[in-house]
Amino acid sequence: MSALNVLPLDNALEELRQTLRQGQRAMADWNGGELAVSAVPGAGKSTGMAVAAAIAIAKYKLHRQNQLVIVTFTRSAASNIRKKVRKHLEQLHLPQSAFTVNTLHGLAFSIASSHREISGFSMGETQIVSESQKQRLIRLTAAQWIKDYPKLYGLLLEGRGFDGEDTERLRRQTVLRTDVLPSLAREAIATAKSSGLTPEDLRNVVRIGGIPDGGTILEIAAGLFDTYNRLLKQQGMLDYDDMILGALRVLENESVRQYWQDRIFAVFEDEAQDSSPLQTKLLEILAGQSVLVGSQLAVMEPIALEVSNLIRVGDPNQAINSTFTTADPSFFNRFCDRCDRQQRLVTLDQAGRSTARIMTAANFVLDWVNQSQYAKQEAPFRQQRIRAVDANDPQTNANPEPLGRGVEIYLPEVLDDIGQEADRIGERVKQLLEGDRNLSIAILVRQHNQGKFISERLQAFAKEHEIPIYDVEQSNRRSRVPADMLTILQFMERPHSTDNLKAALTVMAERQLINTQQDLNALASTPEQFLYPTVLDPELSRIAKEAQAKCTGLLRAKIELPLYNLIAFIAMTLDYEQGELATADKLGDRLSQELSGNYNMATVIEALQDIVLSENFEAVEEENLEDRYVKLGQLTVISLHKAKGLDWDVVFMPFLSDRICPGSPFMPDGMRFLGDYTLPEVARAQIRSILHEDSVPDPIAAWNQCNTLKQAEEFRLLYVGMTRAKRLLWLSASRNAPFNWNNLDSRTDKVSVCPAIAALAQKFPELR
Ligand SMILES: Nc1ncnc2c1ncn2[C@@H]1O[C@H](COP(=O)(O)OP(=O)(O)OP(=O)(O)O)[C@@H](O)[C@H]1O
Repeated sequence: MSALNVLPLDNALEELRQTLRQGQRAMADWNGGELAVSAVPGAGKSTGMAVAAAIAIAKYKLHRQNQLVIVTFTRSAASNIRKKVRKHLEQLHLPQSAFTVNTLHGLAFSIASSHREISGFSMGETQIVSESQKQRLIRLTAAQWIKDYPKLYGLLLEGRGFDGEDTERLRRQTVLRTDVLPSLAREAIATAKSSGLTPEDLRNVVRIGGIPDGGTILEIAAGLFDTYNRLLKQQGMLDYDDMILGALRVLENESVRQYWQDRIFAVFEDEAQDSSPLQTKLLEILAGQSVLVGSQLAVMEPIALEVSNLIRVGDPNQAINSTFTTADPSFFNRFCDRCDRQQRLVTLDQAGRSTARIMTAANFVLDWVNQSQYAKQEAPFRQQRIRAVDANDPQTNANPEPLGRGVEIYLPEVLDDIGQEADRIGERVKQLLEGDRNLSIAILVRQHNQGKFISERLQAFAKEHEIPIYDVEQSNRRSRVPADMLTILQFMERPHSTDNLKAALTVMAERQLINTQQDLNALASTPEQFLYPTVLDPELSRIAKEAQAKCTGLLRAKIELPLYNLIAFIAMTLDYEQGELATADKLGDRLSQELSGNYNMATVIEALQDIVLSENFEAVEEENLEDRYVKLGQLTVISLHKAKGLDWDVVFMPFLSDRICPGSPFMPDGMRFLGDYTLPEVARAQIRSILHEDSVPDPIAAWNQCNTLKQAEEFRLLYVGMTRAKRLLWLSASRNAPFNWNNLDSRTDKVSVCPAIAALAQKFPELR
C-alpha cells in the first residue's frame, strides 16, 4: 500500500506535490485563471501536468458534473497522461469521473455531435474522411475545378513558359491535373479551413484589392476550396477541420455554451505549441465564462472572458506541425508573452533526461541557428536553454552518466557512403548491447525510406547478433486487419481459385508465416494439386508442405468451427500481435452487429468488402504502443515525428546532410506555371498572411517566406531528435548519399553536412 493511502488528504496532496521539482510545482500550485508553461525538452511537462490535475481535482472537489478537461495532441499522449492521472486519483481516493482526457479533435467531435441541429452534422454525416479518401477527393476536386473555372485554368495552362507547342500543352495539362492543382488544393484548403477562413473570405480579400499579383492564386485557391467542400458534403463526410468548426458553431449558441462551460471547471492543454488558433479559441471558450463579442468563427475577433481557467503547457521549440497545419509556434509564444506580462508565465528550464553533453549540444544548436542566416526573418527557436536539475531532484538518476563520449559525431571524412554509415551504426549497437543488454536504443529518421533502407541493411547483421529490430513504420500493420481477413475468408470460401489461393499465400508470406523463398505463383497455379495432392502428383518440397499445412488448417477450421469463431481463428493463424488481435476483435463485433440474423459466409465477405473499400473501420490504438517503441534491448527504427515525446538511452541520427536539414527550396523546371515559384507554397503563405493580419505578399516573397518557415521547422525537428537521447547521441552524415531518398540510385558524391551539425563538430572537436 502506498504511503499516500494512509495520510489525510492535505498531507497526501503535499506529499504528491513534493514529488515534483521546483518549476513543476508552479503547475501544482495553480489557483485558477490563465497560466502559460513554457518548458524545455525533458523538463517533465506531462509528469507535472498529471500531478497538477490530481491536486486541482482534490482542491476544487471536482466531479462528473464539474470536470477538469485535459487535452493533448495525439491519442497515445492522451492515453499516457490518462494513466498517470488515474494512478494519482486512485491513491488519493478521489473519483475517476472528475476528469477526462481528450485529443482536441475528439473533444470537438463530442461537442459538435451533441447538438447536430446546430453543428450541421446530420445523422448520416459523421463519417470522417480517411487519408486515402481525402486523396481521392482532392483529385476529384482538381478535375471538377478545371471544368468549372475554364478561364483561370486557361491562365495556368498558357501562363509563363508556354511555347504553344501541342506536346507542351499536353504536358502542362497532365502536370496541372495530376500534380499541381491537387497539391495546391491540399495546401490551400488545409491552411484556410484550419484557420476558420471560408472560400468567400479569400475572395473578399481579393475583392478589396491591393494584392501584388492581382489575387489570381487566392482566386484559384478559393475555387478549389469551394469545390472540395461541396464534394465532401455530397459524400456525407467530414474532415478534421469540420469537427473544430462544428464545435465552435455549436458553442455560439448561448445556452449550449453555458451547458458546456458549467460542466467544465478548467482546461489543461499539453503540447500547446501544436494547436492552431481556432483550436485554441475552442479551448478558451470551454475554459471560460465568456461573454461573446462577435462570432467565434472569425478567428481574430476577440472574445471577452470574465474568468478563464486555462493552463497551456508546451515547448515552442518542439513545434513540428506548422508545415501541415496552421499551428505555428508564434501563437503559443504570444500566449506566453501575454501571460508573462501578468506574471502568469512559468518557465521550466531544468530537465533530468539527458547527460550533460547532450544538453550542451542541443543548446549549442539552438543558439547557432538563432544567430544564423536562418533567423533573419523570425528566430526558429524561443531562446530557452536546457539546464541540469539540482542535486536533490526527485527524479532518480537524473542527468545520467554518459555512454561512450555522450555525443559522437561522424562526418564524411570518415564515412564514405550510406551503406557504411548504416554498418557502423550496427557495430556500435552491438558493442553497446554487449556492455548492457538493458539499453533502449533508437535510430531516428527524417523520411520513411531512410528507415526502410537502414532496417533492411542491418537485418542480417541484427539476426546474427540476436538484436531485435522494431521498424515502426513497417510494423504499422493494424490497419490491414480487415483486408487480411477478407483475403483469407475469400480463400476459405473458394480455395480452388488460383487468385484466392495466391492472395492468401501472399498475406501469409508478408507476415513471415511461410517461407518466401518459394515461387508462390507456382504453388497457386494448380490449387487442387497443392492443397490435396494425390499419390500421382509430384512430391512437394519441405517448405511448400509447410505452406500447404497452413492452408489446409484454415480449410478444416471452416468445416469444424462455427462461423462466428472464424475471425478469431484467422487472427491466431496469422499470428497477430496484441494490437492486431484487439482490432480483429473489434472487427468481429462490428460484423456480428451489422449482420445479426443474417450472418453467413457470403454476407460476412460482402460486409468486409464494404469495409475495406470504404475504409470506414478504425484500427484499435494499442494503449501501450509507446512501451513497444522503447523496449529494452531492441533497436527501434522510428521517424522523428513519431519520436516526439519519447526518449531512449541511445539515439542515432544518421543521414544529416544539408539537403535534409534544413533542405533548400526546390523548383523542378516543369513546375513554373505563373512565375518562378511553386503555387501550393505561395497559396499557403498568402493565406497565412491573412490569418496573421499582415499584408498579402507577392508570389516571390510568399515563396521565400514559405521556404524559410520550412527550414525553421527542420531545425526544430533536429532539436526534437537530439533531445530524445539520455546517455548517448550519435550524429552522422556520409560523403555519398542519395540526392532523393525515393530513388536510392540518385547518388551525389558531394554531400554537405547540416550546417548546425558541422558547426557543432567544429566547436567540439573531441566529439568526432
Ligand atoms: N518530478 C519528477 N520526478 C521524477 N521523474 C520525473 C519528474 N519529472 C519528470 N520526470 C521524468 O523525466 C522524463 C521526462 O518527463 P516528461 O516526459 O514528463 O517530460 P516532457 O517535458 O513532457 O518531455 P518532452 O517535451 O521532451 O517530451 C520522464 O522519464 C519522467 O518520468
